[in-house]
Amino acid sequence: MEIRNGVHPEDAKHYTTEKMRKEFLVQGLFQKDEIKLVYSHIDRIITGGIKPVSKKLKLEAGKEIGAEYFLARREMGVINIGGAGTIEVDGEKYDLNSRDGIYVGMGNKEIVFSSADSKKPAKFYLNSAPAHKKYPNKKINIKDAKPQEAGAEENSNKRTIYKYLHPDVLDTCQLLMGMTLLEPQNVWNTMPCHTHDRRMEVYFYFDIEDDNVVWHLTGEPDETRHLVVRNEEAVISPSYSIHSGVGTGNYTFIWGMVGENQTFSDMDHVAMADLK
Ligand SMILES: O=C[C@H](O)[C@@H](O)CC(=O)C(=O)O
Ligand SMILES: [Zn+2]
Repeated sequence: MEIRNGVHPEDAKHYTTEKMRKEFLVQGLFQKDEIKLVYSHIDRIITGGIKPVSKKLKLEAGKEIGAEYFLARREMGVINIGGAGTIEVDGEKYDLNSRDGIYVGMGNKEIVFSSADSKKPAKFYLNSAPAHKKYPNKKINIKDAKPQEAGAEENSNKRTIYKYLHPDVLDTCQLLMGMTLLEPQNVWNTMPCHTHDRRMEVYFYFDIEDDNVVWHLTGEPDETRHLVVRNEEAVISPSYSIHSGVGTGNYTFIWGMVGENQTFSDMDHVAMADLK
């Protein structure tokens, strides 16, 4: 498991491009027959990619967690962005097609991932956070997710935010997760942007075609920085940071959020005039 430390905004101001990428960008999430996990000390969120091709893959705790098994004191959300696949949770099978998600609560011991077709492997994107209580496991189809329309054509930011792990859909200890789909020809997300110092967020960008990139905007509203993000890469967004992206083409992203509350609308909106 890769470890990322927390960061002070005063320090982050002085980061070079290389250092920015080392601390905040998560690359290579989907490796053949591997489980890749990145542990951030910001709210102890784990971000991962799981791509079973020729075999089943079992989620292990690892020394970094120091628990008997991965979900001993954690909960997780998974959204499949690849071909059809299956997650077995203590023997119970959940089939996940592309864009299906699942919540798996604390206390589930054996988690095994597999693909239906090795030529079209599943790609399971994972977020996990510390938990204190067991809530029921639940599969979430995009139709079960709570949709919220946002943006407008004239601002190139028309999109739908699908809330998968959200109090209106199911109970979790702290983890919120969802997927935002931009309408064709629209390339901006969350502009005007916001912060929420009481929650941190991880953004995972995908469906970025060919040579296109997304410029992910980060930093304090008056000290913005950017990361050039390519397909299937994630960004760790510290609590102090804005989180916004603009693509050279269309893209989709999954956001995962943890912290003090689960109030999605609890945001500190940044006035356009205050951005620097
Ligand atoms: O606090 C909320 C998060 O930043 C995201 O949910 C925003 C988002 O998906 C969007 O605007 O499209
Ligand atoms: Zn946010």
